[in-house]
Order: sequence, then C-alpha cells, then structure tokens
Amino acid sequence: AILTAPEQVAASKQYDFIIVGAGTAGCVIAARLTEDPSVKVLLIEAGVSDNGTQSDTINVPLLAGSGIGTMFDWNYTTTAQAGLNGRLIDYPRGFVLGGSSSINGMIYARGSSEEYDRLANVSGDAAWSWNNLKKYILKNERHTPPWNNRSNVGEYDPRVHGNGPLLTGLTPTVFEADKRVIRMTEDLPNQYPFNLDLNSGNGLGFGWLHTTVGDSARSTSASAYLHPALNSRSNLDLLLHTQVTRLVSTLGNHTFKGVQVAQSATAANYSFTAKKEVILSAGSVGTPHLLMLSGIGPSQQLQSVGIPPILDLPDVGANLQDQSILTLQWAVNGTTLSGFFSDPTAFGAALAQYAVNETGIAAGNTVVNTIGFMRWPNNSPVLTARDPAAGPNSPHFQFSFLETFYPNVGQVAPTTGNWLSVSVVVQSPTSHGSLNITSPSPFVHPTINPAFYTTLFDIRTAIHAIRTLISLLATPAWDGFILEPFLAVAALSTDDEIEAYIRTFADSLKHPTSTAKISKTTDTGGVVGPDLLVKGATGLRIVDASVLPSAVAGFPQAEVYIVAERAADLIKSAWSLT
Ligand SMILES: Cc1cc2nc3c(=O)[nH]c(=O)nc-3n(C[C@H](O)[C@H](O)[C@H](O)COP(=O)(O)OP(=O)(O)OC[C@H]3O[C@@H](n4cnc5c(N)ncnc54)[C@H](O)[C@@H]3O)c2cc1C
Repeated sequence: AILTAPEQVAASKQYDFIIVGAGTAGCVIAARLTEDPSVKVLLIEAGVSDNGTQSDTINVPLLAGSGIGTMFDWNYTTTAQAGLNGRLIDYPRGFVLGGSSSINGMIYARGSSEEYDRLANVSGDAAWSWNNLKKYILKNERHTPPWNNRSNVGEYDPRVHGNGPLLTGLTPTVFEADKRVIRMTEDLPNQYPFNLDLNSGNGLGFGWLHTTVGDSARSTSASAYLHPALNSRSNLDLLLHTQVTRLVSTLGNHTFKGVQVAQSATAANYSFTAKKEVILSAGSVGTPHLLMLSGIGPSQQLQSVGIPPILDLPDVGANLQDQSILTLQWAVNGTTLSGFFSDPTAFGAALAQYAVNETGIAAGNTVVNTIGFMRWPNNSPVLTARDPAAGPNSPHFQFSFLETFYPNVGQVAPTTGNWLSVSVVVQSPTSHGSLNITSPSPFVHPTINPAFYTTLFDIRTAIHAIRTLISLLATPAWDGFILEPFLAVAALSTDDEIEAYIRTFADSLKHPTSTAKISKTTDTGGVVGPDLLVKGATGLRIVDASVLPSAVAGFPQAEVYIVAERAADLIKSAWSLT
C-alpha cells in the first residue's frame, strides 16, 4: 500500500524491516525482501512521488538533468570550496521515489573490476570481489534496444548483460563526434584503445555508453523494482512525504530497531519499530546525517550541537569523496545538437512527438554517447608515493563527448554554430572532505564539504587530462571536424592558466560516497563491517553509496545497485528468508 501520512500506518501492523529511503538502494532492498511473502516491510521516503504532474521531468530521457533544483531535489549546497576559489556548489540529491536514480545523468557504467576487488580488500570479504559478485551484476540490469531498434552490434558485449529489472541501452542516434571517437581508437589503438563494453569489468579505453533508458523512458530503481513490487504484493507498505528524523535505541542500549518520523519541523512525531532490522538507505548525505541526529557518530561533534552521543563512530560523515567535472568546448564542422538545444520550437516539437508515441529525439539518450577512461603512464612520478586508482587497470581520469555546447557554471552557450564539448573528470581523486551536523534539528541541512581540488594529485591529474584531451583532438581522426576552440579554451597554454580554468569552472559530478564507509570487522575505523551492519550497534544496517570505500572507478549507480542486490541476499540469509 502507498501511505501518505504516518497516522495511516496501522498500529496493529508489525513490520519485520523498516527501510529508510526509497532511493536507488532502498527500492532494491524493499523489492527483494518482499519476495518472501512472510516478510513485512515498511519503506519510508522523505520525498515525493515519481508519478505526479511534473513526472515528465523524471521519465523523458531528453529531460535528464532537469530535475536538478526542482521539487525532486533536496537542494543542498556545499560549503565554500577552498580549491574552487571559495565557490559554493549546488549539491543535488534525489527527493523522490527512486532517489538519485530518478534525477541523475542516467549513465550506467560498472567500471573496472578492480573497483569491486578493492571493496573486497577493504572489507576483508572476498564475496565483494568482481568475480564473486557476478550473480548480482547480472541480476540487476538488462540491455534493451533503442526506440528505433538501431542495431547495437559491435557496440557492446551481450555476454556481460543480464536479465534484471533495470533497463539500459545505447543511443538511438550516432553523431559525427561518436564516429570520430571510434575512428581514433582504430587509428591509435595503443594510445586510445577501444573498449567493447564499459560494463565488462575492463575499466580503461573508449567506447559506447549505456544509459538507464529502456522502452523509451528513464528506468529507475522505483520503476524497475519498487512499483512492480507495490503493484503485486500486500507485504510492502510505502510511507511517502515522511522524513525519518531519528533512529531510536529500543532497549536503551545499542539496539537500533526503532525510527521516529515527522512530515515537517512543526508536525507531530510518530515512532515505528522493526521486529528484525532497520536498514538505512538514505544516501551519502542522508545516512550520515541521520546517524548523527541519532547520537551515532563523532561524539565530540555531536555534543557540541547538543546531541547526546550514544555510539562513538568518528568515521560517520568523515571521508566524503566526490568527483568533479568541467567541460571544454570546440566549434565543429558538422551537425551536433547545438542548434536543437538553442531552438525552443524544435525542442518543443520533440517533446510533443514524445507525448504522442514516445519516439524521436526525446525518447533516447541524446547528449553523450561515447566516453573514454584513461590513466597516467605507470612510471609517472605523480604515482610514486601512492596510486589512488582502484588498480593498475583502472582510470585516473575520464572524458565524455557531448554533442552540444555544455556550459560550465557561469558560462553562456553561444546561440549559433555547432559545438562539441568534452567533459573532464578526475576519476580517482585523493581529496577527502566531510559532512558535519550543525543543529539537532533534522530539518536543518548538514554542512557538506567535498573539498574539491585540495590535493596536488587532483590538480595535476586534471591539468594532465586537459593536455591529453587537447592532443587527442589533434589526432587525424578529428581532421576536418574540429574548427576552433571556444575563447576560454583557446586561452589555455601554461599550467597556471589551466589550473585557473579548473578552479574557476569545476563543479560536482554529484557522486558522493564513503560517509559511512565499510571496513574489516577487526578495523577500529569505518562505520559498517563487511555485512553492512553498523559497527557496535545491533539491528542496524546501511545499504547505499555511503558505504563505498572511495570515489568509484566507474559510475556509482551501477555499483550501488550491485551492492544492494547482494545486501538483500545477506539480509535474507541472516534471517533465513526465501
Ligand atoms: C544530478 C545527479 C546526476 C548523477 N549522474 C549519475 C550518472 O549519470 N551515473 C551514475 O552512475 N551516477 C550518477 N549520479 C550518482 C548516483 O545517482 C548516486 O550515486 C546513487 O543514485 C546513490 O544511490 P543511494 O541509494 O546511495 O542514494 P539515493 O538514490 O539518493 O537515495 C536516498 C533516498 O533516501 C531518501 N532520504 C534521505 N534521507 C531520508 C530520511 N531522513 N528519511 C526518509 N528518506 C530519506 C532520499 O529522498 C532518497 O530517495 C548522479 C547523481 C545526481 C544527484
């Protein structure tokens, strides 16, 4: 059942599990646990439905990205970023069923197998390794053809895709820039190798991008997992528009099987108790915030804002990692989507066509179809002290090829010409920030400091990536296509100039992780053990991006889905469920 107010939860109902957050991970857990008809689950989501008047913003692939800053977003902001000239950065997180999977950029790239092997090493549990996770990797996702049934032969490896509920696919339209990327991999395979499938565990090279688009619509954790379960099962209740404000320690000790909820700062509080476990899936911001509100975290910090500490876990909120993004733009000779995006009539016509029969440019992934993952050369001095990549076959930086002028913060897109933008991402940053609590009120946002570009490695890697990109676009594959760089790009020559560009324009890629990170059972640090149970607590597990040990070697949503699939089995096995 879908409930919209806490008083609708029947007092007589005894839930086995309470899941906090119907986001990417939370919907997977809710759907998998309720496969056992004997289990009763209450899923609590602070945000809104994905099936309302503005749900096109979520569902129409062309509109990906436009949920940012709307009612579907928690609308967080970072602290002033010392590495970005003191700028404050918008920090979106999904405030809607499906969580961030409903407002994200839809890229589905599992990345390097070494990422998962690192998870196994850090947690001391070999079951988290790539090879041992194979079942869950395939259980989550399914490749589907684009709306126009364009053949994808040679653009992906069907053997590495499964038969799961989440739909993914490749672009319905190939652009000139995509052809040039592939030609470059044919011309210079040693420098720029072709990667047949970025979901195969091979984390390096250039290839076609899978996005979470299937049947002409965005596929989310809610559309793929939650709604089918809600539609067919009576053992799952979803409580919407309701924030969990505190975890309650039921026995007056470290057993956290209760939650307190409210619909606003002034509304009444209600409490619910789980018979078996509370599962926190509130995301890399929501999860550490809620732990701290409940007295679980760095004791001194909690005391300083008037929260009585119950469980001292200094790593709650610490270790925040994120990846940053900026773009460089070139005028090109050939049609891109620049004209389409600057023509409201054409844009409107595409949406009108979509409304009629879910076809056309609005029905598939559009802006970015090809991507490349690269490393520093292995003998680079910058790697001498420590290589932060997940392993020797994992990337340090990444390029995405965007079929339009993609402005950096504060830039305005030219209204004429055809443009190619390439985004530059430092994939394995060494900067670490933190998330801190400033008030005992659950309705006051925590402070979020990703600490972008506060290490020499990160700035040197971004400079190296930009230089690599400029020389990449000078290879023969791009002849006759690239006309000239945009003004701000043309001005880049010295390292100082490139560094200034980075600090002026870098933004968040919106990939925060590690604020409740996993560690070995025997480690004193970390927040959860290999079974994702909170260290020192009973009845409390965390399943979301916050447990990941570091910024991911691929794109995070794929890993979150995979972790959640295995976590569901861990929970089932702990309680002998089917
Ligand atoms: C704009 C944007 C673009 C992105 N682009 C990509 C991309 O292209 N590819 C990719 O792989 N990743 C991308 N990401 C990142 C990716 O979406 C996230 O890493 C992933 O979805 C996180 O999943 P999660 O389960 O940890 O959290 P979420 O999916 O964010 O779920 C957390 C849920 O908990 C709810 N919640 C929080 N606190 C409470 C509370 N106290 N009570 C009740 N409910 C609560 C939230 O409302 C939300 O629904 C992007 C993210 C954003 C925001």
